Amino acid sequence: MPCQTSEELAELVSIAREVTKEGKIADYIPALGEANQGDLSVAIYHIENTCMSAGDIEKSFTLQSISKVLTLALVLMDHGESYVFDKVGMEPTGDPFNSIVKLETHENQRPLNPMINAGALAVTNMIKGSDKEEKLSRFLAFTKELTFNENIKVCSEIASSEFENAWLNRSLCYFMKKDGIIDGDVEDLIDLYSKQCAVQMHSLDLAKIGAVFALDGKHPQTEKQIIPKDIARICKTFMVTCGMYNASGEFAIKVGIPAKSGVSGGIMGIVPYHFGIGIFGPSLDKKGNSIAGIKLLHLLSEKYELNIF
Ligand SMILES: NC(=O)CC[C@H](N)C(=O)O
Repeated sequence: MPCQTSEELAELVSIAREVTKEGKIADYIPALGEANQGDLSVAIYHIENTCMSAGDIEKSFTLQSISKVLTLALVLMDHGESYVFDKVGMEPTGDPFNSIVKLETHENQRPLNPMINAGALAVTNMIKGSDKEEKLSRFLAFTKELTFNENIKVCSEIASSEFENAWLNRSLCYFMKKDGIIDGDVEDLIDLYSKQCAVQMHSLDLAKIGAVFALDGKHPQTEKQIIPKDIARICKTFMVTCGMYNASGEFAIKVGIPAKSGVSGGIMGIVPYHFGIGIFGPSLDKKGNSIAGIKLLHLLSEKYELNIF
C-alpha cells in the first residue's frame, strides 16, 4: 500500500535534515560508507493500516542492530525465556555496542543484554535450524511475515563487507565460546549474523514492523498474532532500556518511546497501540545513532505528545 505524503511530516524532516551535516556515516563496515550523508526518510504506519511518509522514502537501508530485536523475538519463540536468559542477561550497559570489556570484568560471564553485539551474537547462535542456511531462511521468513513484504532480502554486498571486517565480533564470539555461551563454528555464526544485519528494507517496512510491536505482536493487516504478547513486551522493554545503545537513558527521557537503532542509520520506533515509526538517516552521532533520526523523533514526540512515561 502506498503511503500518503504528509506536508506536516515533510516540514519536520526538513528541520531535522539540517543536523545531518553534524554527524558522520559509519564506515567500519566499508560498504555502509557509500550512503549519502544528507538522506533522511520517515514512515509512520498506523495500526488501522493507514500510513504517512516524508523525505527520501525510496531509499533502502540495512537493518544492522535493529535486527537484534527480531532475532530475540525469534529465539524466545524457539526456546522460551529461561533458556535464552540463562545465556544472555537483561541489564543495560553504559558501554558502546561492540565493547568486549564487560565479558571479562562482569562477575557472570554472560553478555549483559541482547542489544549489544556480544548478546546479539549469542542470540543469533540460538536460532533453530540444521545449518546457517536454514537459520537465515527462518529469519528471513519471519521478517517477511512482519513486514508483509515477500521482497525483503539480504544485501550481499553489505553482508560480505561486514563478514570481511568483523574482527571484533569474531573476538566476542571466541571469548563467549570459551565460557560456553555459544557453541558451533564461529565463521558460520559471523556469516549468519552479518547476513541478518544486512537484511534490506525501506522506512515503510520498518514502520510496519513497529506497528506489529505496537499491537503486542499482532499484525495490523493480517490480524495474525505473529509474536506472542509476552515476547513482544520483552522486546519493547529491551528497546526502552538498551535500544539506543549507551544513549538509551537520555532518549527515554527526551523522546520516551521504545526504539531501536542500527549503524546504517535506521531507527524503529513504537508508539504502543497507535503506530510504528521507520526512519532512515545514515549520518550518525558519536554514539552511533542517526543524528537526524533522533532529532526528528524529538520533534515528533514533542509535537504529538508521544512520550509514554
Ligand atoms: N550498532 C549496529 O548496528 C551494529 C551492527 C553491526 N552489524 C555490527 O555488528 O557491528
